[in-house]
Amino acid sequence: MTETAPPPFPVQHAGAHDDPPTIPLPPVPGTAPEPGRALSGLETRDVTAWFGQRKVLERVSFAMRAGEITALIGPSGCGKSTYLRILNRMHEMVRGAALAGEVLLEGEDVYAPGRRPAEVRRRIGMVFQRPNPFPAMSLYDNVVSGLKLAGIKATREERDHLVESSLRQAGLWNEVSNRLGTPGGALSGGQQQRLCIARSLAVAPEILLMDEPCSALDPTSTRRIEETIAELRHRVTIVIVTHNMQQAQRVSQSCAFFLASHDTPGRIVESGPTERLFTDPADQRTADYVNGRFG
Ligand SMILES: Nc1ncnc2c1ncn2[C@@H]1O[C@H](COP(=O)(O)OP(=O)(O)OP(=O)(O)O)[C@@H](O)[C@H]1O
Repeated sequence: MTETAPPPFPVQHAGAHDDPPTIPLPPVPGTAPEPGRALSGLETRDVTAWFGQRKVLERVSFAMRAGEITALIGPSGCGKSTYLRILNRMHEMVRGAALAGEVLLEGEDVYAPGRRPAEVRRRIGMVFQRPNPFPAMSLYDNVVSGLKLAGIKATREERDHLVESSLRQAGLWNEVSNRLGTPGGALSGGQQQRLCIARSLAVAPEILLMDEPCSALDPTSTRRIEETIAELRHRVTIVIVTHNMQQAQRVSQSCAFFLASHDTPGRIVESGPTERLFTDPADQRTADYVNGRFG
């Protein structure tokens, strides 16, 4: 526990925001950006985070480059998930959570006064550790479910197109195209996770955050998700938290190593191209971690 008190401007918890029912529409209810379209980058400046009085991250400044897959690695409890959730304003959904610093999406602070969390979360989507499709809802409705939440109106034809393109991008179309009416809960774990990816892609996010997306999956499903992630790189900027060092090496171009101790909040010890971090780390702690000597 650190002694510095949180700022007098804690992030408001969920419910404090009175979001209007709709947000501005993206240009066309379509899919994630087509290859060749400019991709967005994300940057944090001096991000410090608290849960109550406890500071869990300190002055994290880091840029996640457009069109890259960035892996966040580090031992359990060092603040990777908290950092990820700060990026799309999910941290503030925890009562007592507080935050200082800036998160810049294409240079604009997502925490600027007047910016709506729902709009930020549409542009910065998230896939969680455990696949969480709506189990009783059809595959089709699962994919389009985010549209309603985001206030995006689409015709039936547009929705049909969206469902197919999102499922194709998530690498699931060939397996489910002839049974779109079956419930989400009827799929295997790996398929459910790809359904969740398709659901996230349907609202055309610029950034996709993934919090250990394979940790609940078997090796074959993990491979399949990794292939999907690699294919998505040209359409959406991806930030992935993983405990799996091989996975970080296989999928990411850039990497950040987080570390905390019982009396020190989480910080980035070292970041850079993934290959360099794994083969020629500058910091001994990075070398120890990536070689499995702790964590
Ligand atoms: N909702 C919460 N309330 C209070 N403390 C929390 C909460 N969520 C996380 N923490 C604390 O914040 C610190 C960072 O947690 P976080 O989950 O971000 O770490 P992590 O690196 O993602 O860990 P793991 O790899 O185990 O998922 C930990 O000490 C954790 O106990």
